[in-house]
Amino acid sequence: MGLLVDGKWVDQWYDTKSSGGKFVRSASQFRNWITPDGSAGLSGSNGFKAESGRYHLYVSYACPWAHRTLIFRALKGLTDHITVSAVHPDMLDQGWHFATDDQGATGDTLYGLGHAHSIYSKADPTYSGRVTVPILWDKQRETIVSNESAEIIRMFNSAFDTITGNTDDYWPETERDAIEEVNARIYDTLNNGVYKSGFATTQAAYDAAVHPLFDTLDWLEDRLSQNRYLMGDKLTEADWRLFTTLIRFDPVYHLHFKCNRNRIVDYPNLWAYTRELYQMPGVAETVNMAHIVRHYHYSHESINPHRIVPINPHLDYDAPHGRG
Ligand SMILES: N[C@@H](CCC(=O)N[C@@H](CS)C(=O)NCC(=O)O)C(=O)O
Repeated sequence: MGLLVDGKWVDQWYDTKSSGGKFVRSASQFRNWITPDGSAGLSGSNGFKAESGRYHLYVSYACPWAHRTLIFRALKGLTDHITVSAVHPDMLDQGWHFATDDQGATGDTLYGLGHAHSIYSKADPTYSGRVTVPILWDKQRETIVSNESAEIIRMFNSAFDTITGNTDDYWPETERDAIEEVNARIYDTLNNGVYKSGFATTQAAYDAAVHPLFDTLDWLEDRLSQNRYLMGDKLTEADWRLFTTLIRFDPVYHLHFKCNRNRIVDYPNLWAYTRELYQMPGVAETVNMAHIVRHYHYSHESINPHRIVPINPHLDYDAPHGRG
């Protein structure tokens, strides 16, 4: 694993020394928005009009951030309008790569490139920073629109509505402040909290991450005992952002990232809620459990130096959820 420096690949693991053993996630750098008419969005420049067939997603099925974008592509009827390439689950010294010798790994179906870092240097030959997925690519301008999943799902939520006729709204205007508040806690302590626990290189950094993580799961269990979804009766982006962490928790985070006070199956409401979301139309097809389990255990040499991929608990995501 590594990063690009002035367009050149440098093999280097996360630097936790300068932050007292803490894992600090860097900010995404491509921040343009697709809009219905191509005008500028909340950040970045204009010129990215919603058009069928123009955009492409590079994803990893293992990655919870990329997973959000696949879910929104499915929920919003965008599968015929936005194409996808999926990387190989193993992220090794050259970062994400496009080998096809694993079921579900498609290769780079646009350019036949070998590595995701080549997509970044194609967009910007002087790019410096991490090479992350998801990448939302514009085939027309041959550049990256966005590499920030939180913003990509908001574009997908509405920019293509006149093309698809799908007006389902997971980011309703009147709920935005309330959604933001819930997202902030879940992002910091849970979506990113599992990484902060798992990648911590001091006991203090681990302790500082893992306790707030379980406080949040306890809080969510209580909230979901009184509400069907996080914001009440209406399913919103907050639920989908939570879902991609919940579905990885028992098979990966519990053991690999040492988040082992409880499992999701130990929480009746969280576990039933995870199954309900999994069973919504189009969602199960976005979950590739083999890539999820393989990626983390095989790729993170500093945590799992022998790259042994453990047997998995059997979890029945199709069991009746009984909610509602
Ligand atoms: N802020 C980004 C984070 C994406 C991200 O960190 N993806 C991980 C995979 S789960 C990645 O590609 N990591 C490679 C690296 O950090 O070098 C987003 O949400 O889109």
